[in-house]
Amino acid sequence: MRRAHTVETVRAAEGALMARLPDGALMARAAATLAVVCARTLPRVYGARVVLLVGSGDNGGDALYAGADLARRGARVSALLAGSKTHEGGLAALRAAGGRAWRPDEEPERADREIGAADLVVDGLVGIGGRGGLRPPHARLAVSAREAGAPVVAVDLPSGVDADTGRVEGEAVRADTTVCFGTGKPGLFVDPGAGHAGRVVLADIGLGPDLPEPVLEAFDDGDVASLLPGPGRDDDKYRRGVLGVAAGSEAYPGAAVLCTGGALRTGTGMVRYLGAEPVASRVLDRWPEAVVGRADPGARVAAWVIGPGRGTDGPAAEELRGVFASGVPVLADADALTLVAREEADPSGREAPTLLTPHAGELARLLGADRADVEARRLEHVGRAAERFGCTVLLKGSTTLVATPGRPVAAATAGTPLLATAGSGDVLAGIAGSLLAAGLPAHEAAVCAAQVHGRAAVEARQGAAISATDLWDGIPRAVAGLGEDNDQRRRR
Ligand SMILES: NC(=O)C1=CN([C@@H]2O[C@H](COP(=O)(O)OP(=O)(O)OC[C@H]3O[C@@H](n4cnc5c(N)ncnc54)[C@H](OP(=O)(O)O)[C@@H]3O)[C@@H](O)[C@H]2O)[C@@H](O)CC1
Ligand SMILES: [K+]
Repeated sequence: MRRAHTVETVRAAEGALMARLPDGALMARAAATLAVVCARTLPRVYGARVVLLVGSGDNGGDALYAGADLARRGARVSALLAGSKTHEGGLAALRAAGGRAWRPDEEPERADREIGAADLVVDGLVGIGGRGGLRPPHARLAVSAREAGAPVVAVDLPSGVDADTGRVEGEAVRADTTVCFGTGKPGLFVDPGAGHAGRVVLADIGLGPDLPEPVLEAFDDGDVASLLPGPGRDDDKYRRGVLGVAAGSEAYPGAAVLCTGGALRTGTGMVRYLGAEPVASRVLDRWPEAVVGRADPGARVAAWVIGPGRGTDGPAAEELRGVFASGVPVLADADALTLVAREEADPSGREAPTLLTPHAGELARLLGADRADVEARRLEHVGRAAERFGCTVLLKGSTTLVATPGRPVAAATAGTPLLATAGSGDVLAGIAGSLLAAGLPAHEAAVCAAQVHGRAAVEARQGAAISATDLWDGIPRAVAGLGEDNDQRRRR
């Protein structure tokens, strides 16, 4: 699992380590790894046209030293010096290696042309010292890099992305690869920043022993594979967990069918669907293995999913209060979240695991915040909701975040725009509910479900557009494929 730390903690760890090392040693380590990644990005280093975008600080210094390395190997390296000053040692090293350097603010069109003709663009405009939206000429360079066809390697983080929050104000570099030093930065795993980072490569520069607990952990397939409960030899349906599903209504019967399917395909022992007769019949028609009955918050189940398509009227509120009063894990989604936001039911006193699964709009309502603020500062808001309700909160989005009081926030890395389709959240609720019923703690159930959900969307139709019912077929394939590494996956 990849860990991420705030700028403040990175600076403290860097200070402690630098005190024990000769001057320039850390930057030399950083630049050496950066040069290796850049070289691998090029079909051939000799003769390749490499453009370095260089800002005022050490981020630009890293780019210059890596550029010098590539120039010594025969690349034609040009540094565009955009900052108010330039890292002197890095610039001298580049020039000594035969690289050129000039100021793009004096000849912006020439800069656009050079970037357009590059085989590789290295973004060293700003790193963890960046503040606010990119200023000119940095902003213009970020746009030309995006419009150029060449791959972009970002140094430490894509310039214009806020390291701590993932916030992007105005223009930002869009990288194919980000080489980040010492530890991940939260903004690489939280949207909108995550969408700018491309593949994240961690360069170990020896910061580890000086770093405290991370603020964020990014889970990938392998991490999730090791957490998922597989069926054991001695399992029976009760041991694998009976999930109570209180979803769907006469107005929205589909939610019941989608959620039940999500749970069954994840491998839940049994789904007990509890709801009105016409809806229960629809569930049985599609899933004859489900057991159905009338709504009953006292039903004997190992965990509950409640809310999708259920309605927000008086009986729905009463049912939610009854389910919250049970001593078993509960996942509350959709209409159940509306009822919580209206203070008609409150999960905060529960002792059993509780998982809320809002999208940004629902989270805004739960916190009385503005939706745009939630979208811009997802990490902060998901953490705030977890504290406010004293439980685990999964914030849906192209990168899904999971917060639990007292733990680092988890990011699931398998998000995909394919999931932006009606009913996809109902299937997610079924997947996560199934994992809760199998005994996973809420935090792990949530992050595993998000990762499986993302993979299922891609597996379902080999990356083509899906509708929510396609996810059912994708889930078992996603679970089976989680243990494979990326190379195996690509070969398939
Ligand atoms: N930590 C580690 O362990 C290691 C760190 N290392 C590296 O150091 C990097 C951090 O270096 P850093 O502190 O010099 O800051 P950095 O981001 O290069 O530049 C900040 C300068 O940019 C400017 N500027 C700011 N905002 C701006 C904006 N919106 N738009 C335009 N310009 C803006 C502003 O300067 P100004 O132009 O205003 O004078 C400011 O002073 C780090 O990311 C990593 O790459 C590795 O070498 C070794 C190990
Ligand atoms: K950068």
